[in-house]
Amino acid sequence: MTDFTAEVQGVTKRYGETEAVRGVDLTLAPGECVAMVGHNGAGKSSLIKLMLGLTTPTEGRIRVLGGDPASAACSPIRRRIGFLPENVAFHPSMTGRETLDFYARLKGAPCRDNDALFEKVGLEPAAIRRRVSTYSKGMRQRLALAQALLGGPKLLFLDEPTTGLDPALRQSFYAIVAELRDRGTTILLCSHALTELEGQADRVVVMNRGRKVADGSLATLRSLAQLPVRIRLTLPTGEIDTLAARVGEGAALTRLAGGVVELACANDDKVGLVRRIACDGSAANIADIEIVQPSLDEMYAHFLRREAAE
Ligand SMILES: Nc1ncnc2c1ncn2[C@@H]1O[C@H](COP(=O)(O)OP(=O)(O)OP(=O)(O)O)[C@@H](O)[C@H]1O
Repeated sequence: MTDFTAEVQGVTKRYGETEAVRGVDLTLAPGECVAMVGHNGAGKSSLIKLMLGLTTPTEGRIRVLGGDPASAACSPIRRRIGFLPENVAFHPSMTGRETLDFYARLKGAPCRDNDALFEKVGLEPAAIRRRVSTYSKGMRQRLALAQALLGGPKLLFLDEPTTGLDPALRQSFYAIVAELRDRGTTILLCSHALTELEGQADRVVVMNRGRKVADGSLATLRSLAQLPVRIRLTLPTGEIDTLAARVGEGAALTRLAGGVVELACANDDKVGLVRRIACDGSAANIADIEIVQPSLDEMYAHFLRREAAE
């Protein structure tokens, strides 16, 4: 028995001349939330379709919840998988309740659990009686999430789940994701909104032109990328040059708006630089200090540049 919820081994998927997925290895452990990022056409949706068993690999092997997701014998396995597709299309003349009941019957899940699902995703009783054609984008996405949660999935694929949602709705969406993960659901989340993934995902997988080019926790990717750390100081303008000249040895200095100066240094030099700043005679004039780690956006750009160079 495998310990992984999903295991992708050496998988390639070709559509005619197009190699959508190229030699990808990927594992998803129970209760892990993994973010998959990549440009348009990087192969993210193709990989999800393979793990859903909607398509089969041209080469390689996929095991999901202990079986081959594409085999006819594995329909009980597919019932334990939830999927929120990138473009959700519900029938506009059905109400929210009719829609969820319809998908529950398709999945063999009991309709009696649907009220609890509506409550979980925050769809009010008045809303579930309305036709889907009257729904806002946020309401449709809540209904789509309820559909993905039918039957209590062990493995959940969310393809661009927060696109077009306002910040409050995004937050409530990620709160639901965190709760599911804490209860042991394995989640694979695709998004272009990299900033919002920070703090949500245990691991980040970077895809580029069908290949997996990076895979690790944010801390691991940071240490692999070796991007500079920035130390931001707020201090009177007249102090910037003197302080920078005394403590900023080996650090690149950038002036930002509002009397803020940024010193960029290698991660290993960070503690030494902070110590020099704290011991400097003008430290008393520093109104604020902030240490800014490389963002996921910056690391993503780094891994794509490295791939292009190779
Ligand atoms: N059914 C298909 N037939 C032919 N080519 C396909 C098919 N599905 C995907 N592709 C191609 O495979 C490549 C990867 O597409 P895929 O949809 O997996 O990318 P993606 O990373 O999900 O992109 P996006 O972020 O835009 O959704 C693209 O070049 C796409 O045109």
